[in-house]
Amino acid sequence: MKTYFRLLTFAKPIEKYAIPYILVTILAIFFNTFLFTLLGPLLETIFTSKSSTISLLSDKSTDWDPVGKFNAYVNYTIVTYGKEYTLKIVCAVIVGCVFLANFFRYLSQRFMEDLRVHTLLNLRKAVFNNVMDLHIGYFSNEKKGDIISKVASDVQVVQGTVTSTLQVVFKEPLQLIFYIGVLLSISVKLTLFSLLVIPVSGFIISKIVKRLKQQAMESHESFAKMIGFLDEALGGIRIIKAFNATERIKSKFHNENVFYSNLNKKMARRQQLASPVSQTLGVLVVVFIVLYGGTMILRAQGDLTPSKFLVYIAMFSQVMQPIKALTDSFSSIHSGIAAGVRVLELVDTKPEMVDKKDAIPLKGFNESIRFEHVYFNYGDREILTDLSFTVEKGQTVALVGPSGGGKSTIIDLIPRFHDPKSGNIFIDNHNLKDVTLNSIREQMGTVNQESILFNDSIYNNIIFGKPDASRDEVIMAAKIANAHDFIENTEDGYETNIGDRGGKLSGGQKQRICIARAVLANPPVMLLDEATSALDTESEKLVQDALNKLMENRTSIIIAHRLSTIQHADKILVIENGKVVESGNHSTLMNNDGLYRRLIDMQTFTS
Ligand SMILES: Nc1ncnc2c1ncn2[C@@H]1O[C@H](COP(=O)(O)OP(=O)(O)OP(=O)(O)O)[C@@H](O)[C@H]1O
Repeated sequence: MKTYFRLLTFAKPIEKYAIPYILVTILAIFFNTFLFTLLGPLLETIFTSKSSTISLLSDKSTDWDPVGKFNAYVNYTIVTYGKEYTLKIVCAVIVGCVFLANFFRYLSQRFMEDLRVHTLLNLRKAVFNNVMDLHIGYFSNEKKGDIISKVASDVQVVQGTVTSTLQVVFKEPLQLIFYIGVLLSISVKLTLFSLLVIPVSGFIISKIVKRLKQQAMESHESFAKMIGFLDEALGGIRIIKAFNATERIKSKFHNENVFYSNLNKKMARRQQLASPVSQTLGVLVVVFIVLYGGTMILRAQGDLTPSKFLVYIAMFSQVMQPIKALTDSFSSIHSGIAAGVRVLELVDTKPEMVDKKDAIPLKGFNESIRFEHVYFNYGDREILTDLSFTVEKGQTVALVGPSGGGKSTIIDLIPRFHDPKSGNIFIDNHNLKDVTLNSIREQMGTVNQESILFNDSIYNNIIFGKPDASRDEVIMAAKIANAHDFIENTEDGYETNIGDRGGKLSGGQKQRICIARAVLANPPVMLLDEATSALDTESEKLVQDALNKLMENRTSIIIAHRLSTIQHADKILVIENGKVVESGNHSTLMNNDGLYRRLIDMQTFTS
């Protein structure tokens, strides 16, 4: 229930939709109920033989009783103008009622639809915004498929059940109260007895749907797994095919698919059981009413006339509608609540990296970036140990060392993707934790080892670095990045779509687009994870040249895999097992005859 109300907070301002909804719903229900009570006068008009015997409900005509008033009016018209004329009047009123009941019902559905769409919009926005604000570390721990299915599918399930339950919760009890009011006015005894069906069927149904909640949770998790498989399979389709693993992947997906389908089958069976149970109970009660009421009429006991009795049965058959709607929605709400729990879990995940209350914005970069006794862990594993170094403004500092030593982790700490476990990082003598995240990241540009591009045009991928740049600036950046010529040769030039993750471009082309993006952003600090080793000689030369231009007149921290490219770096830090084991420029390190020299010798030997 808590989850349900929490989900409803996304409907704010709910009163904007709920108040008009309730008003028109009351009107729709009033006309709908009135319609059934008109059956009485209609039957009386047609079937009673003498005008004088007409005695319908006229005695109940008080100021607050429109039905009674109408019946009194019918009696009066029959006596004054005759039956045929009265029949026409009653039929005209029926048509009017049908029209009004449906008109208000239509309006109520419109208001409810607005509320539903509005809630869904807010919920989806809240989930997506929160996901975007989460820290990088969250994404390496959580499965991507799970996040996608929460945003895409679970939110939809919430709409399908939670908001439609809202409609049921507002409308059906109200309708039920109106019907029961009229039923009570016809026969208190019959009504009290027949209404016993509500708690009885409620009890049976609650037993049936008890297990649904857990099954619904399992079902959403299973769906998320399938989305995860799909995402991975699409991303890795080349490798899957190259390793002839298609059948293995198919069967992995199939197993999950079967599990999911079976679970849904079981859930649907349970859900569907609720409706026949309540309907059967309802029919049993109607049979009882026919037996009991019919006997009363046959024996001429009480004041139940045949026409009143028919109205009663017609009305009672309608009582089952709201009861059925209520039981249906209570049996399906579990799925919505389970989906809601998953969605809220994501909304409630707090980003670990947030600005301090009194964080100040960093105004430019003027002096240095300094690591002081920095330690960093992934879980329990220490990755960086007592790391201290300084990068002065304008310097090019290279990080080299064996794979897994912690170079990328060091680079990730600078834009504050992670915080150190202990120790501090300073930028211009401000602790990174004391300045705003946005202002830190404004000072930095990144070119990654794997070129991260979006499925969009080349132009839009470059301008991502500076959304307000002019076309000339974009072209200039592409020229500096040695990308302009190849872009001009593509089918649509700068408007060419580069496919998913830039799949339609070569590795070198992708890198040059990434470099152009960074050039355009023109930040004072550049963080580079060099990946030229994967390129052929010519492409590598173009990329290397573009990188050199990118680093010109800038402070750069570069992870170098090709050691030949960093011989002119101002400082080289050799990182092994999370520690700086050597530092200095190329010639000092060569003279040291340590790890750097060995790495250089190894690369020279290999090449
Ligand atoms: N998200 C993560 N969760 C747990 N461990 C991680 C995570 N990312 C990296 N590691 C571990 O941290 C260590 C350092 O990784 P890092 O990527 O910083 O090394 P690197 O020196 O950049 O390696 P390479 O040169 O191969 O890119 C590795 O042992 C790696 O297994």
